[in-house]
Amino acid sequence: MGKQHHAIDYNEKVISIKGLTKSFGSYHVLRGIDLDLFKNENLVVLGRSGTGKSVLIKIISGLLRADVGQVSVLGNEVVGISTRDLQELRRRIGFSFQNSALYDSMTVRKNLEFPLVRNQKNLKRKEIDSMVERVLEAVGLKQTINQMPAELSGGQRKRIGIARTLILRPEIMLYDEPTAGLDPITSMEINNLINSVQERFNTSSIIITHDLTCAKAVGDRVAMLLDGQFQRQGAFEEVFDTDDVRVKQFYDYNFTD
Ligand SMILES: Nc1ncnc2c1ncn2[C@@H]1O[C@H](COP(=O)(O)OP(=O)(O)OP(=O)(O)O)[C@@H](O)[C@H]1O
Repeated sequence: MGKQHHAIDYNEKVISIKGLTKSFGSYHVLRGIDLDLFKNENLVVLGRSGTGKSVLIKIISGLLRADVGQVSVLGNEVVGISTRDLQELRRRIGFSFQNSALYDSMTVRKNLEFPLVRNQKNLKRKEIDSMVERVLEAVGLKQTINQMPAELSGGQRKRIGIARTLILRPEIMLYDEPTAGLDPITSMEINNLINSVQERFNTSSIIITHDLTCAKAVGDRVAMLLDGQFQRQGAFEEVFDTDDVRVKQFYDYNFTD
């Protein structure tokens, strides 16, 4: 069963990429990428290891520079952006990386407060508390507020990592392999969370994954990166309705023993 689509605004592109190329020496990772992300859309980027998914995310977030091409993010051209504008822009993007990188010596509450107080100096105690409670409630983990990260399961840590990102009210969410290393039930819970974040926080998201169950559950649209380009884009079923062996292999690897 595919996902229910939300109110995606196809008139508003939050990310627009045209003719993007990126090489490392003689290794051409991205070879002319065109990709749009629409307002309130969940876009899944699929691809085998080493195809350049992380490189793409890094270029979008200004951590790596493109060689050629246009990369527009929330109305800013990131190729050639000033450091100051890039910092501003990054504040509007939330990252959920594989190792949620919580601070082990801080409680859940302190972990969530940390980005808030660093970015917004004049918040009152009451405001901080209510923002912490709101994001904890959104990820379904209110009861963990005074726990230490070491006391949480992998899935719970991932949720807290997402909550910590949401507390800054990002317009775009970038999820890097959100279900990696999680069991199928926990993975399903994370997929549901990604969809509920989209609904509650009106975020537009790129989700990088190898996990086709995740792709199907969260993707309004799926784009498959093959040999440095998006060879196939569309609804999950459309992308896999092909005789291209590279695509078929990917599907069979996920769904057959
Ligand atoms: N800073 C860098 N310098 C040199 N080569 C790099 C650099 N960053 C990435 N690469 C190369 O670019 C290719 C794509 O890397 P990338 O991390 O984007 O892959 P990926 O699709 O995210 O894979 P995975 O699913 O394994 O994370 C790899 O071959 C990698 O070695």
